[in-house]
Amino acid sequence: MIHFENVGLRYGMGPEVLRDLTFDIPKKSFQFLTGPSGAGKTTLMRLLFMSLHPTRGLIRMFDRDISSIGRDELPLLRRRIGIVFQDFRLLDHMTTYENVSLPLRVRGKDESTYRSDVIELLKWVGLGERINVLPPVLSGGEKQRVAIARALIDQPEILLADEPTGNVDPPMAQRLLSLFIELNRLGTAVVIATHDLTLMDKVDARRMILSEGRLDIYD
Ligand SMILES: Nc1ncnc2c1ncn2[C@@H]1O[C@H](COP(=O)(O)OP(=O)(O)OP(=O)(O)O)[C@@H](O)[C@H]1O
Repeated sequence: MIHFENVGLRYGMGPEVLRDLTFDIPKKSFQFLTGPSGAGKTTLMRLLFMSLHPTRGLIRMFDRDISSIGRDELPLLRRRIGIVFQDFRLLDHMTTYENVSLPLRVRGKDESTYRSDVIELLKWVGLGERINVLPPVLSGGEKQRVAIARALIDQPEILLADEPTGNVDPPMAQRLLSLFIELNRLGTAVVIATHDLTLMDKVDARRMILSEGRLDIYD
């Protein structure tokens, strides 16, 4: 589904942050992306979301060479990806419910077909009492869970989550992990960038380890 070949990335005239990355992310796979702070995890997530372009090498996403994808095509391709950014990127003028429903509304789905699913998912992530509030009054951990619910609600082909359990306590981290596992069981490829060793030890999943810009993979 995703193929990287000798991919390198530098910001401006700086040094190469990612070097010679060659790997595949198969359909329905589950992997953790880890490595020390500054190793390039967020940068790799941005490449996977096509919000950064490589400075060298080839990236194929959904069987398309990304260098041949026009700006006008990007939004449609991105709809196939669910993403949880480190800074959440919620829309402050929309309620929790509306933020989570957004991917479905954009697809033109009728609210009657998804309302109960959105509410059920919000309850599952512990936000049953926060359905009608606006993001500015939520805590960091609550915002993170809204961002996760929004990324999951439309069962994307791939889920990219950058430190998705960074702001929650261990029981909630476990609950979120089981949500990712269930999504994966339903067919979504999952990539979770994390420093959390306890979280990684709970799943027998592939580990992609970045160090000094290079990637090692342990299947
Ligand atoms: N917009 C940018 N311009 C210049 N350099 C950048 C930019 N974003 C990241 N970098 C540099 O690229 C390197 C990798 O950063 P990145 O944020 O991808 O690491 P990370 O592994 O996600 O770190 P952390 O675990 O702390 O979130 C770092 O040296 C960082 O300073």
